[in-house]
Amino acid sequence: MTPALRLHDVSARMGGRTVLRGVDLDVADGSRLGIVGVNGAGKTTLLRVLAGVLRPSSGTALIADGRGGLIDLRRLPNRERARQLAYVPQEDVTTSELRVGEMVTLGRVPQTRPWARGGRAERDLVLDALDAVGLAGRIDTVADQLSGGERRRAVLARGLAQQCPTVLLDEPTNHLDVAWQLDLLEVFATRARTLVATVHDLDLALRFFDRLALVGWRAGSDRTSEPAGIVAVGPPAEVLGAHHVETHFGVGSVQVPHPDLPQHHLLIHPRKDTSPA
Ligand SMILES: Nc1ncnc2c1ncn2[C@@H]1O[C@H](COP(=O)(O)OP(=O)(O)OP(=O)(O)O)[C@@H](O)[C@H]1O
Repeated sequence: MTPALRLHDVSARMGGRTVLRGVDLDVADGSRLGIVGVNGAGKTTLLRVLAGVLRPSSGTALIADGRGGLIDLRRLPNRERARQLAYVPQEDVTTSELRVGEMVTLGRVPQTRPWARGGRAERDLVLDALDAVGLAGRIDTVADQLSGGERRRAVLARGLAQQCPTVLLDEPTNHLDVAWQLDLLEVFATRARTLVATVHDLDLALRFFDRLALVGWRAGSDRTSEPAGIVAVGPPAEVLGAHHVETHFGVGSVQVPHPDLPQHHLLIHPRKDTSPA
């Protein structure tokens, strides 16, 4: 089956430095892919390449063309790309003076003809997206007056309003309380066909995604040397096996079954060699 997104031998540079090197990745159509790794490993860079926001310095980023083939993301005009995939970055500083409703309406721009906006249907869609993130009552609030978590939810609502089959979220759970962390990921998983998100919460990553891509450094190299890009990709329970977690996150871990629910949780603890005697 044609993947929703594919990276072929992709390298990417940030600030004059190669951050990703030789990355191959298929994001299966209809799947939930989580991207994990320590600070600075290259998760955001990987997501931006997948979203077509950052051009690879070499290699190709491809997206399904809807006819069983793949097309180079660089060949898609921006508006068409924004109809296919929604990308919600980690921080959004551009919309703070807009009202929440106006900010979410920006998500509709790629989906509507020029000068054909502002109708009843559009308002209903915006309200629906705000309702999904618990902010329907704040449609007229200036975005600046929202709390950090509310603002994050409003930015995510803009991504929902874009109504794209593929959604890429950079640390969507940042600033959110525990209930919203779970709820919002479920909202996106229900509404989007294919979901890719970076997350720091490894327990959430273990439970929520179909597959994980672990971004890190090659075994034996230090963090100032060659980047590795994706060092493991597969089922969450494998990618977050104790050996990988210790090697790439520097902590001990164990996966334990929930006493009542059919799911496993990841418990994190200091590495054995650093535990108090
Ligand atoms: N605008 C920039 N200019 C220069 N270097 C950058 C820039 N953005 C990121 N980098 C560097 O690229 C590398 C990868 O950054 P990236 O943001 O992809 O990491 P990350 O895994 O998402 O980190 P975090 O978990 O802290 O968000 C880091 O070493 C970072 O310092």
